[in-house]
Amino acid sequence: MVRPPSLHEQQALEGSREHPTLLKKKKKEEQSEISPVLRTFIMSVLPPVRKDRIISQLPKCFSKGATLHTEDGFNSKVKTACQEQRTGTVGFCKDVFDKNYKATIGVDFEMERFEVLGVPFSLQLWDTAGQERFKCIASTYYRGAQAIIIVFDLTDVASLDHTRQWLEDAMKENDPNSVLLFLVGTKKDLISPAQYSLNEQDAIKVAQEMKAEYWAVSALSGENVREFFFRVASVTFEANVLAELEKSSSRRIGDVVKISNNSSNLYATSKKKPPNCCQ
Ligand SMILES: Nc1nc2c(ncn2[C@@H]2O[C@H](COP(=O)(O)OP(=O)(O)OP(=O)(O)O)[C@@H](O)[C@H]2O)c(=O)[nH]1
Repeated sequence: MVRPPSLHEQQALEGSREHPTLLKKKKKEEQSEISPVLRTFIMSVLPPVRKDRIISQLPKCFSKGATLHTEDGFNSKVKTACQEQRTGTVGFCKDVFDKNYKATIGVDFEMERFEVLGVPFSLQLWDTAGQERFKCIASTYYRGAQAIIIVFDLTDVASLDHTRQWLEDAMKENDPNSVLLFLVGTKKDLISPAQYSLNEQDAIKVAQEMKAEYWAVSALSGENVREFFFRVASVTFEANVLAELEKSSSRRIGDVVKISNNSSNLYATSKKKPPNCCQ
């Protein structure tokens, strides 16, 4: 919950309009659309992000053959926007989640808080049931997703084939140009390196068709799990900030300004839809 600023805080803000340095600061704040009072307040009510959830460099992809981002670092526009606190609504959560969802409708929910380039960023993870009988329920949770993670079993070839169907279901609810896709093979601990190499070729092919980033992990040993979620947080964060920058540029100039992401995306580049929920 967020309270409105007090009279004293409002007066402090009003007074800042006179001074040129503060004017510049105010301009920055207008661009980010969140007042400093509100920003400070939100920062003070949220617990600090855990030290091991701080991301200052773009984590590496798993395979250069199927990645969403081929550059070594974050987009320079995003880095500058973070330094200048011009990330708009990215980094602020309205705390609208109703924890009761979890038990009643069979969809699991987790929230992981990160700090990316100094900006708080929360990933809301909705784990939908894979079974056919829950398909209807699951599909309602795909809507408006900013990233979709499709998980298959590395020891079961049929489950890789099935990912196409899951993707099709998820895409009925989303604009393909505004969703970041990840294809993840799990149970890496149960497969021999030789068999894994064979299966990986097929998985990378499917990931390329889907325009997804490919990862192989083990939930049992924890191999690549942390790296994967850090990558999801970072790539999603970057897309969100770029969308915010695009939104504010088009508003200021009065026209839509496309932010090119150069060659950082292996797949066809497209205009990202601005985020429609809290981050
Ligand atoms: N050895 C091993 N077992 C795993 C791994 N990942 C999942 N499992 C096991 O596989 C089974 C199914 O895992 P879940 O994570 O529940 O699979 P799911 O696809 O989410 O299942 P639904 O929730 O029914 O959709 C469980 O018994 C897990 O313990 C892994 O990386 N290694």
